[in-house]
Amino acid sequence: MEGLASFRAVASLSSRPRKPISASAFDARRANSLSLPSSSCSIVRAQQMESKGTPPSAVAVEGEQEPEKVELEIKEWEVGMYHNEVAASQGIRIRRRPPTGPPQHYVGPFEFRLQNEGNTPRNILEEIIWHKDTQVAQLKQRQPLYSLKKALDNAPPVRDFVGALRAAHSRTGLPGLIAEVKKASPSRGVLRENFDPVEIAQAYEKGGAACLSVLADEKYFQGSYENMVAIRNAGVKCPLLCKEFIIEAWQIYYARTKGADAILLIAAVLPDLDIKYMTKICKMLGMATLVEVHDEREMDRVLGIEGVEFIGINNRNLETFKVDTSNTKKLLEGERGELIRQRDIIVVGESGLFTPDDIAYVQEAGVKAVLVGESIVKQNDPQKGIAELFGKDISM
Ligand SMILES: O=C(O)c1ccccc1NCC(=O)[C@H](O)[C@H](O)COP(=O)(O)O
Repeated sequence: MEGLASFRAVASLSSRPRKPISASAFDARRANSLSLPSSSCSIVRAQQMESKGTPPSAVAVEGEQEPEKVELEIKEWEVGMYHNEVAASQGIRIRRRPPTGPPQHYVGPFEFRLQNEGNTPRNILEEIIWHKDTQVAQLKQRQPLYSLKKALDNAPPVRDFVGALRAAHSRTGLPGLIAEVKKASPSRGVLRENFDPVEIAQAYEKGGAACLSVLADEKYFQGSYENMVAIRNAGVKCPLLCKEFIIEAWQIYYARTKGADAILLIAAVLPDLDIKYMTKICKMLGMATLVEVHDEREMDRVLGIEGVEFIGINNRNLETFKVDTSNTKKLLEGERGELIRQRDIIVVGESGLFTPDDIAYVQEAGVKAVLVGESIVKQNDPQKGIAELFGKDISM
């Protein structure tokens, strides 16, 4: 309990009296953000404290701010720090956004802000996650979880995402295609100027795509939830993956209300317990969860998480953008591949697939599905683009 004790000590530095924050309030808050029973949050917290036990050395104390606000900021900062500690212990390098920038370090009579000690994202993925954090906090204020849950009743029915991929694979003998409706990306800029998401989705469906992936992020990918709604409303039958950077369970409910059949969880961003409980929430909602990994460590973590049945191997390193299709092969070799086959886990080869040889290469490595964006979205006729990618018409 060293962390909490230190928090109380630090809180007492404030010029005005403030109420101590109880452990149960702390747990309830975390539970609310994840929609978990507060007992699971106690596990998180216990894990977090156990993993390091080092409290923040000092915290900002802004004399002029409302004590409640300062208290909340300190608490949020602490939650973020614990999250980062657990994440780091699992090899996750992507940190959560500090709510008010880095802590000011108290050094006797002086306070100073240490530059580059946590207040600047270290890579594009971290930047996206920090932006998402702010965006989700705002969206949640507008539409809290209880009202989202009510909206679920009006959501269109869930379709079987993994079933559609399996069916396509047995029908064609080739990996089932998840075709990505993607206007732009941080690594490649704008991929298609003349971008009509519904037209593209319809062309993909005609071309034999089993499922679609629809970018929801606006800032970095020029996507939107409206695109997903429009595609469903236009009568496209392919199940939809909401391609979003999920950091909170709230986003899963939101995606479902917009017609998503599946969501993506990125192992480079989310600790194991988050993946486990978010997977449970998806199951409860009837949705599929594609858990994305990039290296052996992430694959081993994910294979150890109960309930994971659908794994994506991204050939693009999301921190450096380097694309290497041999990543798929590497992660499916030996015991890992054996375990995946035994458990009948569907693996998706993601990113950097441009030719029939690329498709054959990842299929040989063991994938039963592929996720493709750039190479088909850039074609004037994306339907034809699919036939060129596979070296044959896969719509029959
Ligand atoms: O594509 C990016 O630049 C990117 C940057 C940061 C995070 C995620 C990013 N892409 C998401 C994807 O993994 C791809 O959209 C998807 O696998 C399709 O890849 P591609 O066929 O190479 O367009």
